[in-house]
Amino acid sequence: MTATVDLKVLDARMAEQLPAYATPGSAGLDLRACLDAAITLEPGQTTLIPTGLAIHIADPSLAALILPRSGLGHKHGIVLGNLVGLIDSDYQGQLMVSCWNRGQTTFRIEPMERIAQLVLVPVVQASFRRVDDFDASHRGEGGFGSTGKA
Ligand SMILES: O=c1ccn([C@H]2C[C@H](O)[C@@H](COP(=O)(O)OP(=O)(O)OP(=O)(O)O)O2)c(=O)[nH]1
Ligand SMILES: [Mg+2]
Repeated sequence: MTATVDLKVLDARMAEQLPAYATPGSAGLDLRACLDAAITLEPGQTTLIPTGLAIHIADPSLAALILPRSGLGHKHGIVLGNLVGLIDSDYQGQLMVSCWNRGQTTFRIEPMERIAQLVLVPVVQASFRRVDDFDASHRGEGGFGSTGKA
């Protein structure tokens, strides 16, 4: 599935390196740190990093998720302070990335470094029909390991 999304360049430096799919099969678009100077993130520290970009998805049947990059997360402990960022289809502000150093060593983020990735996803908006009882299902109310461990 493809979509055309309006994009505003809020910082002219970002125009050189707009988000793009790295390979034909990529799901994510890397987001870069729009910084004037490098910043250091101490172990346990979280900081909000601007991307210099805004998108307006507009279509309520779409949203975007900001996800960690696996290399940064696995090797350096650089993940997201909100674990996953959700970008609403009507959000028009700057895309911001909450960077959390969950590791044990100081990490330096350079200007323009790729810090996270953006994934467009389909969304279903529910309307709720209030009932007193559900139609019986196979699982019923079982959860949280009710089917066993192995
Ligand atoms: O990592 C993120 C998460 C969110 N946002 C922006 C887009 C999103 O549409 C908006 C609101 O996000 P969310 O609903 O998750 O935050 P909230 O704490 O509920 O704020 P609000 O009261 O503005 O909805 O903030 C980002 O730029 N980066
Ligand atoms: Mg909200």
